Amino acid sequence: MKASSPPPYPVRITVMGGGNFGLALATVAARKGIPTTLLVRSDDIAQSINTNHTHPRYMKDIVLPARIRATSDPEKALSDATYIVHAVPVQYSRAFLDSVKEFIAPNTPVLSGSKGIETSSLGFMADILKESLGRDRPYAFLSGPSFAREICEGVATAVVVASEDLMLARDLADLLSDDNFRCFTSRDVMGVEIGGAVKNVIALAAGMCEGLGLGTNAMSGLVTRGCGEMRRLGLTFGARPSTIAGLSGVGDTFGTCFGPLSRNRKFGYRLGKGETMEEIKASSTEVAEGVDTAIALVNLIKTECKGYRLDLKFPILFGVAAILEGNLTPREGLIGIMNMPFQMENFDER
Ligand SMILES: NC(=O)C1=CN([C@@H]2O[C@H](COP(=O)(O)OP(=O)(O)OC[C@H]3O[C@@H](n4cnc5c(N)ncnc54)[C@H](O)[C@@H]3O)[C@@H](O)[C@H]2O)C=CC1
Ligand SMILES: O=C(CO)COP(=O)(O)O
Repeated sequence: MKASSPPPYPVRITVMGGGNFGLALATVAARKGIPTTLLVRSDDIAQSINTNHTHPRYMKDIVLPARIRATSDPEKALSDATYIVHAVPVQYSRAFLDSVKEFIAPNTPVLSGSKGIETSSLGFMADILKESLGRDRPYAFLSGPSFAREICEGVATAVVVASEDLMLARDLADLLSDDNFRCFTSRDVMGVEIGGAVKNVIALAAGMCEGLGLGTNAMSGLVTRGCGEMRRLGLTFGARPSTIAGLSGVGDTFGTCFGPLSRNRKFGYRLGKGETMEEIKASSTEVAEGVDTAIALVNLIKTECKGYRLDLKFPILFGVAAILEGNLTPREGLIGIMNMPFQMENFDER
């Protein structure tokens, strides 16, 4: 199938989650000529999308493809979907899935675009989905540098679709790719999920670095060392180093740390400038997944990684969590990292 042609067989896609990324993934599907339903949380939002083709709250200036039909009725949205796309923030996912699972047929494949770790269970999206919707269902995970706004504007974007079922990953890549949206495939679900979770925490640190007024040397050092922590964690969990070096790992870290659109980077920038967590949260309407994921990551590392002084193996991840918990200021975090005991640069040992 040519990248831009619609599938030669009948397919219906339902996207769960009418935030920025749900809108973007629905746009990708609709542009391929696929009948696309967006499950949103209220009738007002559905009505706005169906009549004006705009979301009243997210990316208000973007005109969505008319082929997207929105509804707040989960039964209508989910019962006849060929594929379901999940784009609900990680911390809300379990409760959301519990509320809609009765309408999802047993074998319908689910593609997740959410990135992060659940604070209560320390599980990734693969764990949450399997525990909520069943272990035997086919699952896939889309990740990589893919800001929702740029996708909606039709700017060239490359992502990876990972699944234990490589045929499913290939089918989804074929289905969603077009001239401006290119999907690569992978079997390394764990590697892709680790990259998506860790890069948001590195982006918080990158934002702080900028907010503190540091320069290019500091930013480059931070992002490189952050990618090293991602690689070290990936190796512990059996991820492939090439996945960490790929689109969902280093690629998305670059995009999120250096891109002006990142909510995580902006959140970190405001912390670096001296605003409090409460002030930032009170004035944010969008999710910065890295905030909860940073705390979950440190707890996961303490549970799963062996050895003494894990904070010296993962100083950026531990430092960001300590700042978010109010135990350090961003400047104290910086001083702590600059005064760490001398060590080898090599990240290959665990
Ligand atoms: N925005 C982006 O450019 C990208 C986002 N992602 C990921 O996609 C996932 C979704 O993020 P966004 O769409 O950006 O979020 P968003 O901040 O744009 O929207 C928040 C979403 O959460 C829903 N929500 C809020 N409170 C809720 C609750 N209590 N229960 C259930 N749902 C609730 C809202 O209805 C909305 O759909 C995240 O994991 C994010 O990391 C991935 C790639 C790009
Ligand atoms: O994951 C993203 C881009 O790939 C979006 O990052 P932010 O959530 O920081 O905006």
